[in-house]
Amino acid sequence: MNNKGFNWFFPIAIIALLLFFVPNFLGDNSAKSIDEDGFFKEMQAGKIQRVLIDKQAQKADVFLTQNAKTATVKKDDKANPFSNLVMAPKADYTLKYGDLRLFLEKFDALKQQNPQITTSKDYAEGESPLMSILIQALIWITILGLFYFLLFRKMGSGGGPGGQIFSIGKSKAKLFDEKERIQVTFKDVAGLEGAKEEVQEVVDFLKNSEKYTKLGGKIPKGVLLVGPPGTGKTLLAKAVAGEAKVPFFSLSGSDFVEMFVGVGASRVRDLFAQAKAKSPAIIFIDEIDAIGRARGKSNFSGGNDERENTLNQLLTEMDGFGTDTNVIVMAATNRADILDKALMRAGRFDRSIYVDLPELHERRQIFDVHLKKIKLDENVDREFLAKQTPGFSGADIANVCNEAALIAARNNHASVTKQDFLDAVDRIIGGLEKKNKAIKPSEKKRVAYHEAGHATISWLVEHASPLLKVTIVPRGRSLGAAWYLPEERQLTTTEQMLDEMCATLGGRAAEQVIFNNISTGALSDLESVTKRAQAMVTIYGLSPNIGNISYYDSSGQSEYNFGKPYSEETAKKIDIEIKGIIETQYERAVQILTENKDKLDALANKLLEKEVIFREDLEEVFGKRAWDPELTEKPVTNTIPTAKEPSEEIIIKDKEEESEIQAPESPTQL
Ligand SMILES: Nc1ncnc2c1ncn2[C@@H]1O[C@H](COP(=O)(O)OP(=O)(O)OP(=O)(O)O)[C@@H](O)[C@H]1O
Ligand SMILES: [Zn+2]
Repeated sequence: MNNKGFNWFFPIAIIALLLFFVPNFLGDNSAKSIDEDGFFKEMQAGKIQRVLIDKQAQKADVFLTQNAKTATVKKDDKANPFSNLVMAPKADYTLKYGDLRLFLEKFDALKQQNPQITTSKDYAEGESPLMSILIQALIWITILGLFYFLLFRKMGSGGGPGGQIFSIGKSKAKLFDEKERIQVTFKDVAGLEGAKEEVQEVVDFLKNSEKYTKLGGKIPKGVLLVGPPGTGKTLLAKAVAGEAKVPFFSLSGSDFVEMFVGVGASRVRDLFAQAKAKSPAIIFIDEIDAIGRARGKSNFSGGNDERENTLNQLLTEMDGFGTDTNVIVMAATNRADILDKALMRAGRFDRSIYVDLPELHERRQIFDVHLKKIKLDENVDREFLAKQTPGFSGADIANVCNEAALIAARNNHASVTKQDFLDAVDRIIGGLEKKNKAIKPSEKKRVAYHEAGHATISWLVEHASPLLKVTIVPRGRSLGAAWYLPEERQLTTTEQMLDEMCATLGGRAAEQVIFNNISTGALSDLESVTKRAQAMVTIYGLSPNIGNISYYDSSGQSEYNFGKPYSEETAKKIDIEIKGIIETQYERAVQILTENKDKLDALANKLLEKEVIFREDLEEVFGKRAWDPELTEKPVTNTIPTAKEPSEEIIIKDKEEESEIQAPESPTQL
């Protein structure tokens, strides 16, 4: 608290000094010059008050009497309101005299008649202009200092708005307390059962801390919520405060970061002081990675000292909590991997709760929460909506509901229909539908067969993920897309990898089978297949010819090695192996599609006709998929995945690239 005055006194003092000195020096230059004749004329007219002779510069500063001055008001005196108040009087004229002795003779003679005129000889040394400027500046600095002191005191006690400059070291946390108590409860948080269970404990601690401390237990100080954006981490933290009915201090990690040295640390101190004063309380720090990034790694510039200080202060504050301080810090991040390990040490954020993307039944519950406010058409089926939105976060679902209501309003519907929701989902997935996009019929046919190829293979091979929806409606940069339900699995077998590669190659294979040539539209298919084949061979050790070897380096050190971890000879073998795996699957896809050409045709035609087909349509063509695991619901897991898995779980597996964009320079844009 006490260092705020310190921070700001000097800048203000310097500004004050500048304010007073600069106009003075400017003012000296702006005096009009006058010659001897003119001067004596004025003197005879009785207009001269004072003359200061500067022998060195061979000039004299001439000051008019007050009367003469008001008669010829100088513009700049008006422009600068300070000039009369604070500055040493400014000369009205600068006199360039010729010979000093002659001038003085004449002057002394005239002075008899004008005894009011004073000259430099009549003044004491201390009253030279420069001294008076200094004295006045000093007085003003003192006044300003006093003013600032009073203001700062008032800020300190009142903390009112309007003084942001003075409260720079104060935390920017938004506080919800008695006046504006958080109303969110666990009921508003759909799904996330496991996470809710874990934070329930925090609620108990806050409500009933004695129960735990009596037995010698320590109350946890920090809870880290980890998960992708929009999954409800903030919501969950708020719900904890709402359930426990305690004040909630909310701020983002980036609020600590400021360009002034020492501000971040000072804000942390202030935040904790405030929270302790209101304890029991919750401090919620969103995006903690902004300050909690691992320290001192690949940081040669030293430019992050400020952030480190802030982090250190945070750690110090958390360590400083006694068992009696009933303040719990909750923090959210979607980058737990980059956090400083010191944050996770015992007594700090020693609890991590994983807040994952919602699964099918959770999405249904989230829809329930957000559909409450919406006037629904009766044909809207929550189950259906939940199935259409794999990979969506809670925030995305909230967005879908809102967007659907807007679309319905635009279409003048009396209530929000199923189609409005489907449009909203599509919009959120891939940007606006491009209804008027010019696609030649021949291109559309190709896209239809390509997508039907994916659908057919993924339906007919045993281990590919179940398919949800196929579309050939172009939107964003994609011409068509197939959605799969990502199977909830921790391990992937060789068969599954091969079947999925086969399905991914199904699009290209269908083009080959039907048109006997292949288009450029399958870049992302190829990319994905190639990556998987590489992973099979070099990471998972799944290819018989290379064997049980993995070149994956979980320590991340390999980034610093420029060479490959295997010999030239092995490299050749790996290349051959990868190519072999891909070619085999491609041949397999071609074969399956040739054998089931009638079904491929039927699907493609359905697509051309309806543009979007669902699982039901596929069942119509192929019959039920006997080995399909029913779209089962898996129990919620809330453990942080132990290791980074190199495999990506692809939810929207296939988005075709626009045929005219063959952009190998930017294949990641899909
Ligand atoms: N489980 C859920 N139940 C109900 N609504 C949810 C859920 N998850 C998210 N939402 C909705 O999404 C919005 C955004 O969620 P929230 O801000 O809590 O996400 P977050 O995980 O903190 O995101 P970020 O990491 O981007 O800060 C919430 O206000 C809420 O409307
Ligand atoms: Zn494809």
